[in-house]
Amino acid sequence: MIPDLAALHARGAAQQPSYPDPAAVDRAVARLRTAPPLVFAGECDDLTEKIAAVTRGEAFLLQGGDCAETFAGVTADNVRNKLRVLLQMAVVLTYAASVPVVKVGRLAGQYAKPRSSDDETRDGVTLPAYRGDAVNGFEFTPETRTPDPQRLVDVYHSSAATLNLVRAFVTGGYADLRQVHTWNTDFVRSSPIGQRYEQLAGEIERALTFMEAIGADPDEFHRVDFHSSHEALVLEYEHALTRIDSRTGSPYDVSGHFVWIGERTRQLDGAHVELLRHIKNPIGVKLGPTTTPDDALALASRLNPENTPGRLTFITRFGAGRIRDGLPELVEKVTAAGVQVAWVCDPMHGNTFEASSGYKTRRFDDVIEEVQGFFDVHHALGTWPGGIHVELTGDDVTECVGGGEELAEIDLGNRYESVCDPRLNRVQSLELAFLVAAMLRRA
Ligand SMILES: O=C[C@H](O)[C@H](O)COP(=O)(O)O
Ligand SMILES: C=C(OP(=O)(O)O)C(=O)O
Ligand SMILES: [Mn+2]
Repeated sequence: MIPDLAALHARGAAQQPSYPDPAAVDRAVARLRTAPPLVFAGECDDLTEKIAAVTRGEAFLLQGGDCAETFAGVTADNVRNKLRVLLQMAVVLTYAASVPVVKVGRLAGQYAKPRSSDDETRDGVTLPAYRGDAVNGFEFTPETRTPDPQRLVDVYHSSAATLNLVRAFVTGGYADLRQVHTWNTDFVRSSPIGQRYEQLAGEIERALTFMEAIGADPDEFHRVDFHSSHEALVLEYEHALTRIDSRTGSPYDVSGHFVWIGERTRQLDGAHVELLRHIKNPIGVKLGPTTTPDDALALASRLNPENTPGRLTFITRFGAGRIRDGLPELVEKVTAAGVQVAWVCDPMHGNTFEASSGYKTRRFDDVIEEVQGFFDVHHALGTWPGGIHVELTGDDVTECVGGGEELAEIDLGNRYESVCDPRLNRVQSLELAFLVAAMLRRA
């Protein structure tokens, strides 16, 4: 039922590490095959149901987190900060637009990166490109850049630690809606957008007090649903964590609730489509500007032959300059064919450029313009703009330019911490949430 690993590799899988020691790969895979699941099949089914509501136009998906998580980043502060900004964004979207928000983190598994180039040259020295902590280390030395399969086992443990903390936060009181004010801390609170949030939090508090006064159960506000997601990239890892669910006899990839196929690995006959078509999790596919309507239709019929709502999400990432021209035909033809899909906008990956200082960056205005284009196209076609997929962090980093703080290219070096793509910082993320909430109200 599940294709074997060798058969997947025989398809010429794209973007895979070249491991120097096959025996070490076998040992890591064997270890992973015996490891307990990180998520349960029933939780994946719950998320499918929630994304089905997105597909029907009854909910909005907020998916966000680092471009690349790192092992060193698995600290209580870092995980809490990411969760906090996502909770703040979700509250803004839910309250300001009166739409249920499905919350999915790009976390607890987002450790493997596809790259444009196999190697990197610095000062005349060429080494393998950094492919995420799942594969090799960021440090520019031959030892660190050599792919090491033991890192896949480290991904498992880092994901388990992250997910454990996230589960504790979202069920243990931290995410209680009555805490809306306390999420607005430190540098954000004093920013104009933090002040705006403060006002909204005040309104929410009054509404909650009112509901309690009329007899609503305060436990209803105590916990939130939160799900994990990552790009299913390294076949050894995703295959080893694909298990048969004892309740249903169906295979699930238990490395995360939601997994997606990247723009560089979505070949119809490729290994990633082949593996993911066999699992029952809700899944996504990134669609870049070269995607034809026929490509999208073929992917939908291969990945979701029963056309189950919630199973498939198309995450478009066209770029601000191309979305208004490119997206309409895709949405029109997919819709006309009766395909059940949630449409989600990734306004990051089509908008990356290199600043003169050499830093990879993105303009906040391009991010907003792509989301606005996405909303406008869906509005014109009468389809539902189902969500956003963003690279962000809960910290005060300087990786994307623009936004209310008017970060300039000259500021990028102040606090550039991403090991791959530039992320929105916490203030920029909150600004995005308010702007998207306004777009949603109009939608
Ligand atoms: O996160 C996405 C990709 O891994 C990333 O954009 C690739 O970046 P590169 O073009 O620097 O390889
Ligand atoms: C690699 C990524 O995106 P894409 O596949 O869309 O380039 C990503 O989401 O980090
Ligand atoms: Mn990225």
